[in-house]
Amino acid sequence: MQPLYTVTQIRQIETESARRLSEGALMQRAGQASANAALDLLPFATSRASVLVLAGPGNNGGDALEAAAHLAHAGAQVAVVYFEGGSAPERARAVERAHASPARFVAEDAIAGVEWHLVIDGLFGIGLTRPITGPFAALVAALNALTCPILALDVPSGLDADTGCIVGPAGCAVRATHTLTFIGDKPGLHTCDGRDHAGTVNVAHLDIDAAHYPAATIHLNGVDGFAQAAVARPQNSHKGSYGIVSVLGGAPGMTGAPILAGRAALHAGAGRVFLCFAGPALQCDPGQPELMCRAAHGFDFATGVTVAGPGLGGSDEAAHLLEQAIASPQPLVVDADGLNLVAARSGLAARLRGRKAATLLTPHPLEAARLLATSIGAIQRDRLDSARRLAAALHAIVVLKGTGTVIAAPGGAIVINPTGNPALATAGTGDVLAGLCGALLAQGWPGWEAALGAVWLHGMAADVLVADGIGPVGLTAGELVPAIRTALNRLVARHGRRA
Ligand SMILES: NC(=O)C1=CN([C@@H]2O[C@H](COP(=O)(O)OP(=O)(O)OC[C@H]3O[C@@H](n4cnc5c(N)ncnc54)[C@H](O)[C@@H]3O)[C@@H](O)[C@H]2O)[C@@H](O)CC1
Ligand SMILES: Nc1ncnc2c1ncn2[C@@H]1O[C@H](COP(=O)(O)OP(=O)(O)O)[C@@H](O)[C@H]1O
Ligand SMILES: [K+]
Repeated sequence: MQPLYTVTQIRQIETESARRLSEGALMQRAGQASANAALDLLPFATSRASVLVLAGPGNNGGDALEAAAHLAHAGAQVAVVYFEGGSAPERARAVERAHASPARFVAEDAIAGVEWHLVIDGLFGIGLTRPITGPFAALVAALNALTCPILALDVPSGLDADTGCIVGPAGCAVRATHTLTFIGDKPGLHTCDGRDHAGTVNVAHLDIDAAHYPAATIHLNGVDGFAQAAVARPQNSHKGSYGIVSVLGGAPGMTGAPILAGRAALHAGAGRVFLCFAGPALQCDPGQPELMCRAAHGFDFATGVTVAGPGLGGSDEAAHLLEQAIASPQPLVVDADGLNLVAARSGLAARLRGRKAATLLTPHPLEAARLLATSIGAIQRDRLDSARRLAAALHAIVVLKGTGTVIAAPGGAIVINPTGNPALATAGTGDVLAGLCGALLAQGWPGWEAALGAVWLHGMAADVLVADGIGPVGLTAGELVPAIRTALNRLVARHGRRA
């Protein structure tokens, strides 16, 4: 999995490696890499391309000036909007090089009325310390109104590279189509506002020796993080080989949620799936008669994996049933109303913390806010920290949903998921995810791999459907289910080890 580094870590890597390099080497490498990335984005002969370069007051501006000089020497029509600022010697040399090149230095008002083929955003990088306001904000608004590609250097200006939030209050950020990020990839490019502002992310390592990189605790989710848990099915196997998933939910009037979770569990390979209704039990699901419908009252949750919460409601009876599911020595997924019950009743949280088997919690930001007794805004201001705190507090693997889903382990490991898209912003997709988690656990996947695999497959299924025109508008949660089955079968065919 691709490592992600915090700003503090990047600064340390930069300091350590710079000690062993000639002064300014990193900025020159960053500038060269930026110019190469820019050339790749130009639509036709370099000499006919109009490139606008914004060079801010810090070293991010230095990178942009280096790039401007390279592009101008390569023959592009380069205009630089330049801001006086920092006195770093390498930046001063970048200013000289840009002045000595054919690039033109222009005033901000020269941006209007030109058909730019590419904009390079070197206004601010990881040194942004306060919200972008005033004339800089007007400039960001002007850039965001352009239709040409925008290449952000290191970080889209205005975005917090650690959290993925626009630095606020009342700040703004460049909406880039591409980001070339330096030294290492950064979490904020992949979650919260990050995906909308960074566009396609590439990393320029600037030839820094691997020895200068610390062990990463944050990664981008990828197949290598969980594929080792996939097992090819032996011929000599039967339904008992693939586990049981019991979905606990379905308070009166809320039968759809457990049905979606159960159908997902079935299509993701669970050997047997029970729907356990807290309210009046359905006789069967006529659309999916393979699901076995039971009353939750009196059901033995110790026989398999439980997915507790879809449409469970908040009654005392629901809490009692959840307590029984938590007491099971088998793996457990808690979602939706299950999480709301844990937030509302401290006794349930204490029991959850005491569990020995794998426990996965799948909150969306509001459910996470309830669990941490805070607001959605506070959760979203630092999604990584919120997920990490929840995992530590409840001794469970936490899947904090939403764009750039954050998966956190109680030990502190964090993974951000890159698959998925806004087609998933529709009712019931969370129930499908919970069922998928349950199915992987029932087939013997360890908790951490099950969480990573489920979130990745769920997002990938949505990405494939959107590529086929089924979404982003109007995808239904039920349509995800067969697409997840296909994605999982491809994964098993490619990576499944022999049992
Ligand atoms: N120092 C080095 O050797 C290297 C630096 N690199 C580049 O340097 C960047 C970091 O450089 P800096 O630390 O100089 O920081 P930045 O260039 O990101 O920005 C800092 C400057 O912006 C000003 N500033 C911050 N917030 C502002 C706001 N809201 N409104 C107006 N001004 C504001 C600060 O006073 C300072 O002058 C990285 O993102 C990367 O692009 C890379 O080239 C790698 C090598
Ligand atoms: N804009 C988005 N981009 C990517 N994934 C999204 C987006 N919106 C929602 N999702 C995903 O869709 C699912 C929604 O889950 P949830 O909010 O619990 O829905 P429900 O309760 O209706 O089932 C989560 O997996 C979430 O990460
Ligand atoms: K930038």
